[in-house]
Amino acid sequence: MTDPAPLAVELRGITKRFPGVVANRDIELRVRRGEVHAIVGENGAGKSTLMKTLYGMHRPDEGQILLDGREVSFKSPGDAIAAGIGMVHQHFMLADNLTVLENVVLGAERSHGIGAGARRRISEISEAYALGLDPDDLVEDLGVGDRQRVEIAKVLYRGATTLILDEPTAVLVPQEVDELFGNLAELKREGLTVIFISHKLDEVRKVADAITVIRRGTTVGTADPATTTAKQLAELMVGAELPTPQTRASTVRDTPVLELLGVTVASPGGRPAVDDVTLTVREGEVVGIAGVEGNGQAELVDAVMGLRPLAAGTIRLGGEDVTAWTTRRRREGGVGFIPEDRHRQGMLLDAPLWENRILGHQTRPPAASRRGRGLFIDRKAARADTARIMSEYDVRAPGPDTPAVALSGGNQQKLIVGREMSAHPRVLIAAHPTRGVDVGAQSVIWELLKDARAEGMGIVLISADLDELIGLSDTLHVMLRGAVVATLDPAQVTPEQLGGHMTGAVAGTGAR
Ligand SMILES: Nc1ncnc2c1ncn2[C@@H]1O[C@H](COP(=O)(O)OP(=O)(O)OP(=O)(O)O)[C@@H](O)[C@H]1O
Repeated sequence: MTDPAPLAVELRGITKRFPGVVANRDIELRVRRGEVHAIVGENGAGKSTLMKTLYGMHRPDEGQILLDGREVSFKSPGDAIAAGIGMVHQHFMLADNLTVLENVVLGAERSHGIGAGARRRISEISEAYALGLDPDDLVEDLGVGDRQRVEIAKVLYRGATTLILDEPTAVLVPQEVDELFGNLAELKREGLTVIFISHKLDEVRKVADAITVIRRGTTVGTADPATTTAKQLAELMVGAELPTPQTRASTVRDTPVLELLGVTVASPGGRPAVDDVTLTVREGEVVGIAGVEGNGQAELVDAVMGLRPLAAGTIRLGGEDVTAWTTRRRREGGVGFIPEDRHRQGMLLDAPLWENRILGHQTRPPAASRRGRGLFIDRKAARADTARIMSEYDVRAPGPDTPAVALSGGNQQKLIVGREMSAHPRVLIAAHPTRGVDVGAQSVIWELLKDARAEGMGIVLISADLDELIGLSDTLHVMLRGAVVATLDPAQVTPEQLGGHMTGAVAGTGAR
């Protein structure tokens, strides 16, 4: 047997405190040179905090960081980059109207200039790691998988030998996930080290050489992907046995709750963003909308919520034409909304949780109370109800007065889901309801959606998680370039087939 590779990254006894929270407590992490190392753990376990510490965005309160056996101390990401650490964030940070070359070089002009030298270096990187990038392509013409490869190229261009990827597969369809894993294998072959955070335990087992499990801020162990099952991993993460999900009989009733008739939304680019979409959601029905990101799903949601005008078509809620209604009136009429981008649409990050609890629901209990003829915000009731949601939905935070910004992404999401479900809407528009939440919270949210459906709620589910779409939907529509191009039976379709429809490969329309 050959000796194990030397340690590329070693974190010893890392502790990081925030007001009221110990985000990382005495964490140990050992990553070998040339391995793909996965970090898994529940929402709020401390994964992002640990990675931000390694990337120089946080200073640890205690502990040491060693790279190739030498202790380092980073004051900023700039220091980490100079030491060979690169980070690919979950939300891409690319300029759409620039080329691949311009995006990669932006901010690193000093390395190889902006001319022939830079172009040569990018081509070398693309070739060495089989990224398949053309330096002259406009980023706006690229699909999600390619954009991610541009982000990886950016990091490699800056000389990274250790790459941190934050939930890299959350936005990818199965084919793209396979391509990414191919890219990771290339990086590994060239001796680079990859650390990645993921909630998808099956993928972790497939691609990782080693796994570190974090629970409530501290390392609870490492696992061997070859011999650990996804269920065992999940149990290590939560420290308890998970319930096995069970499928249920159809609860679809005849009464339509939401109808879209020929809904069309214009886009500045010419071709409509939403192109003549007709669909019905009945009581007790989950209607899933699949699609590669950027194919009109977000605009469709905006149209249903009254956040974007229609160029043509009609929207009916419980049989009533609501096309001209404001967002607020639609919400009061019984439409719940879990938005895709919680930071833009769903939360006020600097505001306390109780204010976020009543956001969009200010005119109804528990927020509103009538005194005389006026309408007042009842803060006490809002705080009490926030505490209830925090306990029912397992939102881990010190209390209702904690600012939303201090919560981990998954815990923010749980608060939004709790808020929207608490209003008992007739129709729920759920855009990526479990994005960024861990397996435990995911199964809780799935159960809640199923219960609500059984009680008659109509649900529109937009998700990039194909297992979620297939597992929850009663009807499944696929959107491509703004139009519904296929309607599938979730009981019959596999994730691979669905992925084929989403990229247009199946219908022969060419991949986007
Ligand atoms: N800037 C901050 N200020 C205060 N508290 C914070 C801050 N960042 C993180 N925390 C807290 O630290 C803990 C760990 O959060 P972290 O984001 O690292 O978790 P995570 O494992 O990445 O979770 P998720 O899977 O939900 O993204 C949480 O309790 C969170 O509320």
